[in-house]
Amino acid sequence: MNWIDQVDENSFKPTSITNTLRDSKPMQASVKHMYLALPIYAKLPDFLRKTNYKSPADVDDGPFQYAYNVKETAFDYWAKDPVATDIFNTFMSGVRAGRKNWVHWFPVQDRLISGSSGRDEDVLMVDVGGGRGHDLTTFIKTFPAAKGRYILEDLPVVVDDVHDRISRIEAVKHDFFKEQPIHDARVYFLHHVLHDWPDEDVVKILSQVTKVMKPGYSRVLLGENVLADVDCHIYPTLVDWGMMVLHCGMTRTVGRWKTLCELAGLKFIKYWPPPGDGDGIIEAVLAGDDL
Ligand SMILES: C[S@@+](CC[C@H](N)C(=O)[O-])C[C@H]1O[C@@H](n2cnc3c(N)ncnc32)[C@H](O)[C@@H]1O
Repeated sequence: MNWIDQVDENSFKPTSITNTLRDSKPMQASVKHMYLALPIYAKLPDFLRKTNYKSPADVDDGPFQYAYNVKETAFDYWAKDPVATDIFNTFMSGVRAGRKNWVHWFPVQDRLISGSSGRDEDVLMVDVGGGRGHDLTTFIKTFPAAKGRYILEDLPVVVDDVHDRISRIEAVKHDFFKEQPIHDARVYFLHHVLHDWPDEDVVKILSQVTKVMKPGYSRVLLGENVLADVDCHIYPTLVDWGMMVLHCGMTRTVGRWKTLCELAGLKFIKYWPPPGDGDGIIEAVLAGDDL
């Protein structure tokens, strides 16, 4: 397994694997997060037998609730426990490590900044369910001259857990099933968010955004691990299992994203694949926009 090196008969030393586990907070959080998921996988065969092998879609009564014997979503369950909240948020800051951040390969200047109002008082980007704001932070550092406001939205427990937010980011406590408070932003961004939910909830969440978008101006960007129609890479399929057991969610194909966008009142523009594996970007505008 290469977890320890034997130096001599009685002494051992850590390897690069154990050193990484010791020194990297996101790596430690990943292991702890996987540990939270293990009991669910253990009981999954039982759950699927009882539910006649249907794809789970009831977020209050899925594999997570069955394994933990609760009636709340994983997010609500973790929200009651500061340690679990910290583990999850740290894990989310680490999942993008080793991959190029989307702002470095998506044509941000061309698709987002160029057509924006260029006014300081207008909102350039809302990061819906943005966690600790790592995407907004990277965006701002990469495009410091872009004008406009940046809004980070998440559940109260997550917003309260953000300790090192840079000053240009305004944090708003918001439940994305409720009315979206920020109107007419240039970009509404949802990264690793919708794969946590079954189709019906995806449409509800997106519809709250659609209602406040400015015609001919606002865009929606979805950062998602997209499943290829054939010969799928192993990574999004593993994420697919993880999302199913934890949240009754899933990873989806481009075709399925197109359908969900349309159901929420959006026009699918394009899927931008990432370089290598990892999450790509789905770009959409309001249905009826001439783009
Ligand atoms: C998988 S994380 C993604 C976080 C961040 N966008 C990222 O890419 O790291 C999903 C986020 O959705 C948030 N969330 C879950 N339910 C929510 C709700 N009802 N309203 C707002 N945010 C919610 C969680 O707190 C979490 O931060």
